[in-house]
Amino acid sequence: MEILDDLKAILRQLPASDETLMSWHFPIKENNLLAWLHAQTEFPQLYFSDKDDQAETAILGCAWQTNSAEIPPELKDVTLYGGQGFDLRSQWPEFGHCRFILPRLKLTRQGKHVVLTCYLCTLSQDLATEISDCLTLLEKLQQKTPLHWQPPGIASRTDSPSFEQWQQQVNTVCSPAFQQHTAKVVLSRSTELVCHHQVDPFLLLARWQTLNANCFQFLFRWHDGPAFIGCTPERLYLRSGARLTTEALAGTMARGQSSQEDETISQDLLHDPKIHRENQLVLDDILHHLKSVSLDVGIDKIGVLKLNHILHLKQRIHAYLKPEVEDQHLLNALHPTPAVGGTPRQAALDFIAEQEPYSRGWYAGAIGMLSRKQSHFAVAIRSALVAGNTVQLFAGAGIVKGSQPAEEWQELNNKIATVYSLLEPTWR
Ligand SMILES: C=C(O[C@H]1C=CC=C(C(=O)O)[C@@H]1O)C(=O)O
Ligand SMILES: [Mg+2]
Repeated sequence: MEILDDLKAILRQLPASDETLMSWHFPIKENNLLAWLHAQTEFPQLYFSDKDDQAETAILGCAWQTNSAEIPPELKDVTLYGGQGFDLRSQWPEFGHCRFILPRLKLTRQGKHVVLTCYLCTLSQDLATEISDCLTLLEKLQQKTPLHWQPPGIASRTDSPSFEQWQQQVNTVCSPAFQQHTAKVVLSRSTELVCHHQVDPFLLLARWQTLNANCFQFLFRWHDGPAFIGCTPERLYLRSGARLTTEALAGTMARGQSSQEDETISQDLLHDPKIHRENQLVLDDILHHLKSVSLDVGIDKIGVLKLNHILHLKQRIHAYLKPEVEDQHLLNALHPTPAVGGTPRQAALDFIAEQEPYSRGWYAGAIGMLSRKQSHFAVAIRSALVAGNTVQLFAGAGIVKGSQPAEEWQELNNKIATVYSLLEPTWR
């Protein structure tokens, strides 16, 4: 690419400077950001695609990193990318609890326009080292190859918790004694699938995103190890200046065989008291937490979100934030919502930490991007950790008074159905 030669020439001739941050932007012709990232051999590798394919970002390498959702004053105009896990008690060591990076190289697509951006940042190391690291990365860039998915087939499946353990957990949460203090806990399951062949997380995500185009699609590969991928329907929040949009997304039914059947099921979803409660508890908790950070809050009419295999209840919430509120405050206030944690929050998180037999890590974490002007976070559900032949799928279900263990177990299966069907094509 001629542009890369231009960029290398700029870097080699760069005069000494006191600037903390330098960046160069080049419009480029690249029609497949995921395939471009897939070809690369350096790390970290991050990918985000907005709902409905409006915008995409592929990130390679890191110019600076931090373990909080705060932008230092020296970097005031940048966008940082990353996220934080579900909570402090349940971590994946390779991911850390919270990690945001300023990319070294970033490809962004808005509609048909793709821009390559390169950053140098002297907050952690001097300019000469930054230039040398950047040139090394540019030398190692690879040409992309087409993405071809072959279903690897599933050799074995291990659910954690087992159905028997799940039954016990659900029954405990639904018991009158527990309900007296904790109205909702979102219990979850890890399903470990060992496949017949190696699973390429990029190829899997590329297929998965075609089936759930109205979701946020993401990939995190911090180093040459497991990749965390997903197609999540849930927005944590979108902030544009002081305007915030968030949502209560909770309550699920499997889709029907026809649009007519979907319509009937949507009506059932809207009128089922247990499902309504599942959603209402999320709404109430978000409204409660927004109070301390907002000047004004409003809600839209409740509706139904249609995904590939399932339907959800969804209620959008708008807020106008107090002037001093920053993203770290918002994350602390909102995350984890009772769509993935429970309510009251601390009691639900304590129960999850005690009872769940695996580490949630970044499953149900807050992932996305932040800048002074705008920030956008999704909740990392409908997600998978991919390493070698193994795919670990995550799914949770909101347990409230009246939840039935077998129905909720089936709901977990419905939530992993889309990605499962890609791994095992004969699965029904
Ligand atoms: C926790 C998950 O889903 C949440 C989001 C939407 C609907 C949910 C439900 O109906 O239980 C869950 O609260 C998950 O998919 O892992
Ligand atoms: Mg549910």
